[in-house]
Amino acid sequence: MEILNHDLQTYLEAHCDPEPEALKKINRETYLKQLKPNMLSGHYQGRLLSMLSKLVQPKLILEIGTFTGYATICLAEGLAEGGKVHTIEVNREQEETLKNNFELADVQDRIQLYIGDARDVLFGLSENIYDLAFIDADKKSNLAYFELIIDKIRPGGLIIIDNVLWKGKVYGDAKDNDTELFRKLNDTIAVSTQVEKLILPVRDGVLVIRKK
Ligand SMILES: C[S@@+](CC[C@H](N)C(=O)[O-])C[C@H]1O[C@@H](n2cnc3c(N)ncnc32)[C@H](O)[C@@H]1O
Repeated sequence: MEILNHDLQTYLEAHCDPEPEALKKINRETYLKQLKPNMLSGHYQGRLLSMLSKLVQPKLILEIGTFTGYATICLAEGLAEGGKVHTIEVNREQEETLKNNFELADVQDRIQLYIGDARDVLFGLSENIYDLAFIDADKKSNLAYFELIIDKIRPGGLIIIDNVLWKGKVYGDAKDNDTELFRKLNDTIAVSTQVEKLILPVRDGVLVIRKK
């Protein structure tokens, strides 16, 4: 999935760090075995997530929407010593794949997988304070997830939300429900005084939010 033109995307991938071997394998296997493989963050966006995580050096990361664990592993690269990623996936069928992928990348001790609907799981995690969160699950709930977790992010911590340019539809004249939901999300966050924000035109649009 590319929001940028293909030649630019290829150039960017050739001029960032290479995809680590385990992630390259997970990327390939995801495209071979999963129904919607382009849900995976992929090489360039994965390096962005890794870079942001390394800059924050989080002790605790929250991810909503694990899929095959690609972004989870990228985010785990920046964890502080002894840090953990809490990641939530509703689809129980991914559990075995995720176990294998986390072992392949040797991050199994740094990742706590929760299987269940994010709203239910988040309720049980409400005591935690996170340094970084990545929202990448059911797109209609993005704003609800943001509102649920903003008080659980430490000042200076990041929330990253994927797909916010929605294939470029948010700035066109599309009127469908999903596009309107993304417009509402982006408009709400744009005027929030609680956070600093920047949409990066990476892939389908990555919104980086820093809590003041
Ligand atoms: C876009 S994929 C995640 C991709 C992954 N973050 C990555 O970048 O490689 C979205 C995932 O969210 C999961 N999901 C959808 N609705 C959910 C919910 N309510 N709670 C938890 N997970 C959900 C889907 O099953 C799917 O695996």
